[in-house]
Amino acid sequence: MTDRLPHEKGFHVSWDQLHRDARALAWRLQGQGPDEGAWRAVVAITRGGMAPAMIVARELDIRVVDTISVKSYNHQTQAAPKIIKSPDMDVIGDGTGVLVIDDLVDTGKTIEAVRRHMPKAQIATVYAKPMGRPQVDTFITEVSQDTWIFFPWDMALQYVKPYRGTD
Ligand SMILES: O=P(O)(O)OC[C@H]1O[C@H](OP(=O)(O)OP(=O)(O)O)[C@H](O)[C@@H]1O
Ligand code: HPA
Ligand SMILES: [Mg+2]
Repeated sequence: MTDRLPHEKGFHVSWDQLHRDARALAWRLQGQGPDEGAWRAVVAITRGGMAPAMIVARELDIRVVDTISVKSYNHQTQAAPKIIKSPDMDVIGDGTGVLVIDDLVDTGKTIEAVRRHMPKAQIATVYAKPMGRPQVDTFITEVSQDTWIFFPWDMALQYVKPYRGTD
């Protein structure tokens, strides 16, 4: 196990921002598939890849959507990645024409495991850190390695006290 704390910086992503960035990812992937530009399926890396994968599948009109589940983190601590649920390999095959989507690549360990499973798939993430960047084929925004990305599903709006209080 690797202790990944502390992260110097935080990058907070709102639902709006995630929607924009996932759409930008879809835009970048559009027309790049092997069948006259089309992709035949989307595989989301659960759980973080599910919202971006849904947005990409919607934008690119892909109706075949499956999941792969890789468990490697417990909060901010990383263990060896393990595939605990595989997509339907009769549909996915070696991954040709398949888009694999995740929210981010950090060390690249998760994607390394996924690529072994589907060597011909196109792997795309919305965000990327430098260490994992060589593992992905396409991404939208890079953040530094010492930044922890906070996703909207992990956050809640909170009251903030004004600078100049009355109490
Ligand atoms: O590049 P890596 O260092 O392997 O890290 C990236 C992975 O870590 C997070 O998932 P996590 O395993 O926390 O599971 P979750 O998506 O279910 O939250 C994130 O969603 C990526 O899938
Ligand atoms: O920066 C991160 N944010 C959320 N989950 C993660 N899993 C690995 N790195 C991160
Ligand atoms: Mg994940």
